[in-house]
Amino acid sequence: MTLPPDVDVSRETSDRIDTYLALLARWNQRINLVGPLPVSQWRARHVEDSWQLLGLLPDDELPLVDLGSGGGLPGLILAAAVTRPVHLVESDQRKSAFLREAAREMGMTHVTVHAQRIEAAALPPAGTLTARALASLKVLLPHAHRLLAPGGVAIFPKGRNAEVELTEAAPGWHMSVERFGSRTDAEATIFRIRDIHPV
Ligand SMILES: C[S@@+](CC[C@H](N)C(=O)[O-])C[C@H]1O[C@@H](n2cnc3c(N)ncnc32)[C@H](O)[C@@H]1O
Repeated sequence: MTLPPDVDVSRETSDRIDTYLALLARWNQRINLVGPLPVSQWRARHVEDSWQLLGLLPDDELPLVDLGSGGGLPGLILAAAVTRPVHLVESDQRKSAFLREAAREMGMTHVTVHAQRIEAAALPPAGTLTARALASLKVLLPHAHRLLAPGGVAIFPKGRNAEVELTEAAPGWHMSVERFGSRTDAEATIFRIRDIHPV
């Protein structure tokens, strides 16, 4: 399926993204937050990659939980455009410190950072669960089953092995899967999954 068109960006959101990128450039000199891409490509490859998920979010105000947020992708970027509570889970203490400072500098009081392992974090039932470059679907599905509120959706961007991952993870689970092409990576697939239950 084709992703819904990008939503319009408010001035406030655009300012928040600029603040994020400036902070990222500072912090990334000390800790590796977003990998080896040149700074000039961050907006196109990292921000846009996260931003395109906005159109897949349910139209509600239930919490969005982002697992393994790292440098804030996609959690902080999505938080810049929504008012629902956003919970970022990141076990690396230095990355969590960055996420806290970035949320503060971006003026986002609706963001909570959990500097913990996913398994240990006290999280509210999620209307939306996201995870990018964290783990295989086999690992993510049990988290999604445990963390999603009834009717909630899991949004997992995946690389070129997306279908293989899905085939390996599917036995033992009932779920409803939608697939979307990525606008930033021709080989990637974005899964939106709901109704995840053990069979
Ligand atoms: C490869 S990075 C991806 C970061 C970000 N989502 C992105 O797309 O750039 C995975 C992140 O998940 C964190 N992580 C891995 N296992 C975790 C766990 N069990 N609980 C919380 N964070 C975890 C790591 O510290 C790391 O920052």
